[in-house]
Amino acid sequence: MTGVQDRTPITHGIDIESMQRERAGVKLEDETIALEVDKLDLFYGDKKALKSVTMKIPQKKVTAFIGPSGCGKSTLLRCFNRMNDLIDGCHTTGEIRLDGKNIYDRDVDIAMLRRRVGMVFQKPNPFPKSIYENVAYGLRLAGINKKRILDETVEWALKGAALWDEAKDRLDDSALGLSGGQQQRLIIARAIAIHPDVILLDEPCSALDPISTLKVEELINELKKDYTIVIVTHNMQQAARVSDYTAFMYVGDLIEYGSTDQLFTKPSKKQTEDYITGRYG
Ligand SMILES: Nc1ncnc2c1ncn2[C@@H]1O[C@H](COP(=O)(O)OP(=O)(O)OP(=O)(O)O)[C@@H](O)[C@H]1O
Repeated sequence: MTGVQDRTPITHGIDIESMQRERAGVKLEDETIALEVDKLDLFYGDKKALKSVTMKIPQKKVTAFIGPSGCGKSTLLRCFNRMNDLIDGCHTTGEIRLDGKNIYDRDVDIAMLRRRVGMVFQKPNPFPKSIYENVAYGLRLAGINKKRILDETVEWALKGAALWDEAKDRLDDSALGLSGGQQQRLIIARAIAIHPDVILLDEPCSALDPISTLKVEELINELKKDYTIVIVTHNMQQAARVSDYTAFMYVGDLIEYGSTDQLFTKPSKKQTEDYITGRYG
């Protein structure tokens, strides 16, 4: 049993001091809100995987979802661009509002929603096309075929994804020839090329080596200047390094949600404390 007195220091190798200096005093109440989740339940058939989740995702900040395997992190992430709609027998109740509009309303254009809310998966999934065509893909889909616009956007997106220097001399080469870390940055370039508002990252570094992971983390830090980022990660150090806000989930419940500094240093729930100190999970 752990009490407040015998609490193990929660460090996990995280440089808490510099983390706190950088993000001192962030407060959800002061943020502009990008996405508002309101009493969201999600069922896979009869099984309830999300239980009345209510939370606000701040604009142009990084929000991380952590929690043990199967707690519903990816399920919740996938709700933000209705990827779960593709799963048979899956249904939701409650609302998710993007700029005040419930994305589950009948009149929502899902293709448009997915342009505004882009997604990057665990395993990089480039198309078997050139680097250039991978980035230009979403633009072409949107009917943009002017070479000058495509060239400019591809360059801009690759720069934004910190891949331009490595890719500029091989734009016509197959994207499949890039390393895993480069491929993941290419996928991020593909996502930002269509100017989304929100980028969802589902374990974006789990297939990457430590150096590529660091590059993607640095990139996330840059991207939050322009985009709202939501990231699912198993790695608590990563959540502590890259996120401003952290949500801890457990078996479909949102247990605790607040500033990353507060959650990792002074969790208010014992369940959160047990998880971040490695007592279960
Ligand atoms: N397509 C599906 N059909 C049925 N059940 C599913 C489906 N996807 C997920 N689940 C169930 O929903 C629950 C939440 O799963 P989810 O993948 O969201 O958890 P997670 O926290 O992201 O887990 P992990 O960290 O292992 O990826 C689990 O019990 C899982 O088995």
